[in-house]
Order: sequence, then structure tokens, then C-alpha cells
Amino acid sequence: MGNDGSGANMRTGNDLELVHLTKRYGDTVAVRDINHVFAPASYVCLLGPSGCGKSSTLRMIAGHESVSEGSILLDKSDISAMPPARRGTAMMFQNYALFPHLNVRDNVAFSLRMKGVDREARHKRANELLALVHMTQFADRLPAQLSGGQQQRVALARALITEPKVLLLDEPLSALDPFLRIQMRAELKRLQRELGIIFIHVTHGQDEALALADEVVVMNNAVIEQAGPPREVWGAPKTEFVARFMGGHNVISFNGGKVAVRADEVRLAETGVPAVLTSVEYQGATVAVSARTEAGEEIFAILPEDAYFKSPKSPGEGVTLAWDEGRMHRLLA
Ligand SMILES: Nc1ncnc2c1ncn2[C@@H]1O[C@H](COP(=O)(O)OP(=O)(O)OP(=O)(O)O)[C@@H](O)[C@H]1O
Repeated sequence: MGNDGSGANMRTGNDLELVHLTKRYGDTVAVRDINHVFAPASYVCLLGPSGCGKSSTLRMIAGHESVSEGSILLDKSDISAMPPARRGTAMMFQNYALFPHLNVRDNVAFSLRMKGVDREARHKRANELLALVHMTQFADRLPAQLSGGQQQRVALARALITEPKVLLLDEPLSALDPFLRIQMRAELKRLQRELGIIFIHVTHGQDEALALADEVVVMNNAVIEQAGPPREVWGAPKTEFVARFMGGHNVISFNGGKVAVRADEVRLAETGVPAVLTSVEYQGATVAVSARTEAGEEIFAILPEDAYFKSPKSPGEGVTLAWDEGRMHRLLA
């Protein structure tokens, strides 16, 4: 899987560009002057805390929300004033929004019916899309007769039948149980690779973004705080916000500034920073411990199981924390 950012295939030449994109709702600025280029055929995850502007960005690209300022260019042409159906984008909603009275095939074929495509041609195309999402055998069922995961496959087929250049997914996995979520995310990745189009996937889940994305875009307070391949955003966060939000890092005061240190780079050692252990969590292959330094900073460490159990400690005991200074990573803000 292309989780190192190198796997984007380049079958189509469509890129999507946001230029000085701004969204205001009255006095609230939901998206502030964003500039970004989504590479052709890339899987992009849009990540950030609640209210940071993810959905507003997605909805502007889809055309479900007007643009306050700036523009959206798909393949170099400005789509920002076009109606949703003419943009070359399609959106899959969190609740799937299937028509309850139409069977699966007719749900998938719906947009072709609106375009006046004849019954035989639209059924043929719907059947092809159902095969793509492995739902052929359910074509005659109603949505209520399907599981959540199956409904989602239908919703995907329905969005893809318009042959979009960009598929927009608003928290597509959040309604699924954890097992199905992992299965469906592999399925989304497969589809994106097979189709070679841009997927923009809004998620609250850092793990989900790291697992899926060719590019992770982290938003905060209506702007893009950092964007890049997952290993870069996770491994080299530019700001304290990104380091804390992506997780796995300590943010520590050092020489008048702040640095990030990966939790898996912190060790219990003979010499280093004295601290008192505050918690120990056994995780299987690793043990997560957290300790408070004399300066009052809470530092957490992910230790290999065998290293921890050579000399196990309990909360309240004194420990010494160490890490390589060369692995400290200075934060800009
Ligand atoms: N229709 C609206 N009218 C007024 N304010 C809105 C509207 N939609 C969103 N907002 C505000 O714009 C800001 C960004 O909202 P948006 O839904 O884009 O965030 P989000 O990152 O998708 O959040 P969440 O993860 O909770 O869905 C928030 O402050 C929100 O309250």
C-alpha cells in the first residue's frame, strides 16, 4: 500500500487547485484564504479538529456550498460557480443518502436516469459499477435489506457512475464498526488506485489518514497547518499543534523553544531526565508509560515489551528518561 507517499499512480492528468479559497458564514470565517494543489490520481485525507473547516472545504469543492472568495480549478478550469452535477466531482455522504424505495441497481443508476439515459444502457452501466464494488448479487434488494457496509458500497457505486474526476468523501467510515472500517478503508484505497482519480476523504481519524493517504492535509482554525506525505507530516510535524494532533510525539520545552520527540524514541535509562512514573499501559508488543519530570512536564514513552519487562516499574517510582538529542525536532510554532 502506498502509505509512504510514493505510490500515487499518474493515469490521469486532472489536478484540483484551490486558489485563495475562503468561506464565510456571516461573521464566522470557516475557511481562510486556502491555497492548495491536489495532485492527479492522489488519495488525500483532510484531517483536523471539529470546526476547523474540513466539511466547508469539501462542500465548496462539491458545489454544495458557495465560495465566498477565491476559486476552485479542476484541470485548470474554474468550476467554482458551476452546479454540482456539471463540475466533474461527486460526493459520498456519511449517511449514504440512498433512496429507500429504489432497489440497489436503480439507486446506482439514478443520475443516469436524470440525464435521460435509456433503461437498458443505465442498467448495464449500473451493473458494471456494482461489479466494481462487489455488490452484483444484491442488485435487486432495497437499501433497508443491506448492512451498513453494503449500503456504503452502493453509495460509492452511485457516486462513481457519474465518472467524476474527483470523489469527495465526508467521513465515509465513521458509521461502521471498527472491523468493517478497516475492511472498507482497504476497499476505498483499491478503488482509488483502480480508477486513478483524486479521492479527498475527510476524517477525524489520524490512523485512518496515515493508512490511506498519499497526502495528509491537516487543517486548524480555517487554514491548512501542514500538508505532505503521511510519513512527513507524522514524522516531521512543523508545529506544536500538528505534533500533538497527529499523536505519537512529546512536545517538550528546550532552550527557550519547543521540540518534538517521538514517544518511541524515549527510553528508560541510567542517566538522563529524572521523572516519576505516572502510568503504565501494557499494549502487547509495546508498553506505554508516562512520567512527570521535575519541571512538571508529562513525557510519554512507547517501550518495546522486552525492554520494559527487564526492569518493570510501577506508578510512583522514580525513573530516568533519555532520548538522543539528535532526534529532537524543533517546532516552528
Ligand atoms: N451553515 C453554517 N452556518 C454558519 N456557520 C457554519 C455553517 N457551517 C459551518 N459553520 C461554521 O464554520 C466552521 C467550520 O465548520 P466545518 O463544518 O467546515 O468544520 P469541520 O472541520 O468539518 O467540523 P466537524 O469535524 O465537526 O464536521 C465552524 O465554526 C462552524 O460552526
